[in-house]
Amino acid sequence: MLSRACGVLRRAAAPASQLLPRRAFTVAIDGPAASGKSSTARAVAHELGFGYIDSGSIYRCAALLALRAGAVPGSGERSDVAGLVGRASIDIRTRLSPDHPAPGGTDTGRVVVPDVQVLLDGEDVSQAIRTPEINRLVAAIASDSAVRDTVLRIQQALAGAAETKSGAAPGGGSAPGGVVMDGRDIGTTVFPGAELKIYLDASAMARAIRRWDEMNRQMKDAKAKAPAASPEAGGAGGQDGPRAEGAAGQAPAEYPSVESIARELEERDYADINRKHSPLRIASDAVVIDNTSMTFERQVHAIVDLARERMGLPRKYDDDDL
Ligand SMILES: Nc1ncnc2c1ncn2[C@@H]1O[C@H](COP(=O)(O)OP(=O)(O)O)[C@@H](O)[C@H]1O
Ligand SMILES: Nc1ccn([C@H]2C[C@H](O)[C@@H](COP(=O)(O)OP(=O)(O)O)O2)c(=O)n1
Repeated sequence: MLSRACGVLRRAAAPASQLLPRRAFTVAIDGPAASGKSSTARAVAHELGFGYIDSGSIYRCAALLALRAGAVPGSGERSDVAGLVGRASIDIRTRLSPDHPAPGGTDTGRVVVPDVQVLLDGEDVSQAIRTPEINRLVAAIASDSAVRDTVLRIQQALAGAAETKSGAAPGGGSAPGGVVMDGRDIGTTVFPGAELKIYLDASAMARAIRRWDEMNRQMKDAKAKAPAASPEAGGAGGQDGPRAEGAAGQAPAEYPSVESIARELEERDYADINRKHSPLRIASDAVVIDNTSMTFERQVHAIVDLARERMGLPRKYDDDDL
């Protein structure tokens, strides 16, 4: 059941240029770290039957490549991270579990958040790009203009492929497809003509608590899955521990406090907002959703309905007073 929410939603009219017919529909979701972009974008894409691209994971792959090459900023190593990313093959795949309904939405309003797998040169790096080390490094890597230019090309290529796939009609032919992409500059730089732009926000403390909860849950899951302690099992457990500190095979370092997570998020936000090249900004035509006190379901339903309206389809979740 949906609870009444008291989040803030500001509407902006779609500019005339965005109402021109286009084959595919683009939803851009931007916002600060842990504001709910990726989980919301995955659920919205699933409901609309669109492709999904997590652009942050491309920057995270860039950070992982830099780390592995010893080319981190300040290391003295002359780094060509843009070259490393440009030569790499990056793929982002959405995975449904057997109990998930097929993409395209259901009548129940059930929100489905598919898993996402990130492949870097064929290697599944979904966990490796979410360690505290990468969290600390990624904003600096993302501030490099050459890296951003290279990632822009990757984003556009992945979006083109996802749109085509989502628009493939059963039995051949094509239907208007679409893509949902989340990040920091999707509505301002990557797809300035996106048909729907959302800026998701929440208070720093709400975001830190959510990320802490998430880490706690993942740590518990990893522990539950890990076989009884043995020297061999220790390695697998350590690697499985999502966002666990330390090299593979070592026990995760001390669990971070909410305060330390809040500090890390604020430092990253500061770097993302203040960098020279395509900083985190609210696009002038974005719909701003502050979800500090909003349920996850409501924010997904609100965005799905905004997208449906702009596609000329009837709203689906009129039970909300948005
Ligand atoms: N409105 C909400 N209320 C509570 N938790 C939320 C809400 N929106 C997202 N979350 C949770 O917050 C956490 C961070 O979301 P995520 O999608 O990873 O953020 P981002 O991609 O912006 O870093 C996830 O555990 C997600 O389920
Ligand atoms: N479009 C984007 C996406 C991410 N970035 C950068 C800035 C972020 O600090 C990092 C990681 O992004 P990501 O969305 O994975 O981060 P969070 O999940 O919000 O913690 O990448 C960017 O500069 N532009």
